[in-house]
Amino acid sequence: MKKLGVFGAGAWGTALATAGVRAGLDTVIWAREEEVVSSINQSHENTLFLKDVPLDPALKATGDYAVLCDTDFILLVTPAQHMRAGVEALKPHLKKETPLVICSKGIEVSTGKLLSEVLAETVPDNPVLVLSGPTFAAEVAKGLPCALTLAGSDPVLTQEIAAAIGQPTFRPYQSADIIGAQIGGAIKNVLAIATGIVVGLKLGENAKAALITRGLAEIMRFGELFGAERESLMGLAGLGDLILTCSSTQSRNMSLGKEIGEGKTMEDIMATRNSVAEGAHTVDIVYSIAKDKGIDMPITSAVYQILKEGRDVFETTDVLLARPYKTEL
Ligand SMILES: NC(=O)C1=CN([C@@H]2O[C@H](COP(=O)(O)OP(=O)(O)OC[C@H]3O[C@@H](n4cnc5c(N)ncnc54)[C@H](OP(=O)(O)O)[C@@H]3O)[C@@H](O)[C@H]2O)C=CC1
Ligand SMILES: O=C(CO)COP(=O)(O)O
Repeated sequence: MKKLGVFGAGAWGTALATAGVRAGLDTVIWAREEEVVSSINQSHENTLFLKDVPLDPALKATGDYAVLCDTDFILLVTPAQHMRAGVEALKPHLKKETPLVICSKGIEVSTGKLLSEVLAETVPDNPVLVLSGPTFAAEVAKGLPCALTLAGSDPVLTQEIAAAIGQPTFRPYQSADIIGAQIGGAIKNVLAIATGIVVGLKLGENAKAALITRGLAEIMRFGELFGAERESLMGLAGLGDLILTCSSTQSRNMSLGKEIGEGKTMEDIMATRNSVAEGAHTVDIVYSIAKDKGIDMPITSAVYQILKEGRDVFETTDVLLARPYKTEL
């Protein structure tokens, strides 16, 4: 495991590539846009997605699938809704034995499938792992310390990849629960939007803590349906990421919610951003699955109603607060 490929050069792909270089891996990052390729290769900065963070000149960018695939393992970091098309495009250049590590956070809206299920359909022969946890891209790119979950069904391969990319400031904890590692990261984005709305409405710190904790209960209920292990949902890729994302406007999801709480519309907010807020997509499918399967997810439903049905934030908050009292667990 000496050569690392990173597929997708947004903020997170770029940050992960810096971690790869720091771990001593010969790292190449694939970007869809020529502007990003030249920005990384010539200015050693990703001016489009990770501005003002200097990148190691050892990091090489490419737009060529063959170059990306001439590596020992590949981190997949396209937005979740583009994962299927991205991997289909990659497939003709991909060796069957190359491990693929899902680093994106989301559920495919058109099918309700986890990204590991999408890969099982598109590239069934490649080993698939999941890397997820509380990690803001800018902090990782600057080399600040973090810890993540690296989940894979083959413990030897998981250990090998952890050893290859791990370093004191980038600590992968190994797990066998590929499902659990994906559920927390996908749903916390929806809950971060909800927390942002609470912050934007100035409902106070107590309300924020209540919402995060009851949000975790929603993650648990949803995770159970997919067969996630409860312990994983309480770990770095679940509770850890929920805490991080709900605590800071560094989060695109949390800041989106905050702006909604302050009275802005989705159209106004999205017009000022080129970055992805996965929760705004994930909410569609989580809401739909929860409704279909009868899973009680009132916070997720509230986010759906506000974002997708244009329901008033004050009215929606009142409805949430008026729910009947019940047992906590
Ligand atoms: N930012 C963060 O702190 C973290 C993000 N993540 C997850 O990583 C994933 C990527 O997020 P992030 O890197 O932040 O994204 P950004 O918002 O920074 O960048 C957008 C990304 O979307 C890609 N993109 C845009 N349109 C398309 C398209 N039509 N087809 C394929 N790719 C497209 C861009 O690719 P290109 O460069 O080729 O234009 C770029 O990689 C998300 O699932 C996110 O939840 C996970 C942990 C931390
Ligand atoms: O996943 C993240 C941190 O772990 C990043 O969150 P946002 O996508 O909300 O910025």
